[in-house]
Amino acid sequence: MKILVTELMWEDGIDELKRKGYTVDYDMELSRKREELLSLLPEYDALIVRNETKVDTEFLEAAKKTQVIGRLGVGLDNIDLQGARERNIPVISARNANATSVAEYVMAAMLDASRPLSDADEDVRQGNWDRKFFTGYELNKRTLGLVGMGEISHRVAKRAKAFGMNVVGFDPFVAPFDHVVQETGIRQFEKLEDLLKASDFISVHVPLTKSTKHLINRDNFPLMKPHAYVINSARGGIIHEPDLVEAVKSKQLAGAYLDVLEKEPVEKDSPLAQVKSIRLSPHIAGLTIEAQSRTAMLIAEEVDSVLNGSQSLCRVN
Ligand SMILES: NC(=O)c1ccc[n+]([C@@H]2O[C@H](COP(=O)([O-])OP(=O)(O)OC[C@H]3O[C@@H](n4cnc5c(N)ncnc54)[C@H](O)[C@@H]3O)[C@@H](O)[C@H]2O)c1
Ligand SMILES: O=C(O)[C@H](O)CS(=O)(=O)O
Repeated sequence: MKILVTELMWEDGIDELKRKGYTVDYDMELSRKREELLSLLPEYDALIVRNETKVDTEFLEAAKKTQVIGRLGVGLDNIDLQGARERNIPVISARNANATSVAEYVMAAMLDASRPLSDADEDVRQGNWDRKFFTGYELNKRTLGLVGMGEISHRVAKRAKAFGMNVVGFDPFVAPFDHVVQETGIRQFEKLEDLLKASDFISVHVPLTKSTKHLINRDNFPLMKPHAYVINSARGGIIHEPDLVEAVKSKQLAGAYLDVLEKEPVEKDSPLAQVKSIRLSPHIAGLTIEAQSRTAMLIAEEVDSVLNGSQSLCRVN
């Protein structure tokens, strides 16, 4: 049977599929060559994608032989789940495989804000020795607000607590007896506004859906503390970017760490890139060698289970 991989997949997952006897065609740039991709789809029994491949009606129509779609990650906003279900194509996600890595990225962002070592290094190399300017602050006793209280927030909360932070959360779909609340002692707010007012750092961990699109916008930046930072490692489009730029410029908050953008890669003359305290990274929060290996192996095993007729544990539709 034939499997097509359209984006970055760690080698061990590909090797595992080959070891099981599949023919694997791998082109990590294929998601950017739409016409070629569409023409190839009818040949394949399984398709493995990441976040850039648009799995829409046109894609699903072309995938005539496809029995399963593997998603090398968690966010599903690029996939028409219902369309796949209607065509009886299970979609498999790598749930939790990169959650620890994203949690560590959030800690890195907060530490970068409180102890800006790279900036200090740059300054020292320019011949300066400004100890007062680079005086940091402690994360201990600061408040971290988590928007969304799912698997990533769970891991962020545990790490932030170990730093002595107060952790608060907002998630209308999580009950007080949920394991995330029970295991971490997150104080849960009923209103997003209350979380924004209370937090020194606000970290976003919700999926991109109709209800979360532009959830953070010009109406709620004024509620934030002037020294607060917003961290978005979830999806571009959850924070309204032009509003964020205005809010940072007018000092309604101190800055932001954005790992994900509404349009990726960042546009050359994007206003986001003009503001120094908006720190950008190229969608790497979940990209560590451990997470990529786990993700690839999980998807390889799950895609194989569907193709060989056994039960899949990670089906999302
Ligand atoms: N940057 C990266 O590399 C990277 C890596 C992994 C995941 N992600 C993104 O992070 C997102 C979250 O991942 P997760 O594993 O924590 O997902 P999850 O499903 O475990 O948690 C998401 C939480 O958001 C909550 N939620 C949904 N709508 C909400 C709303 N309107 N207000 C408040 N809460 C709401 C849900 O109830 C759920 O508890 C993913 O959907 C993905 O887009 C990014
Ligand atoms: O949704 C995810 O898991 C992340 O955003 C990483 S990736 O899979 O989209 O690259």
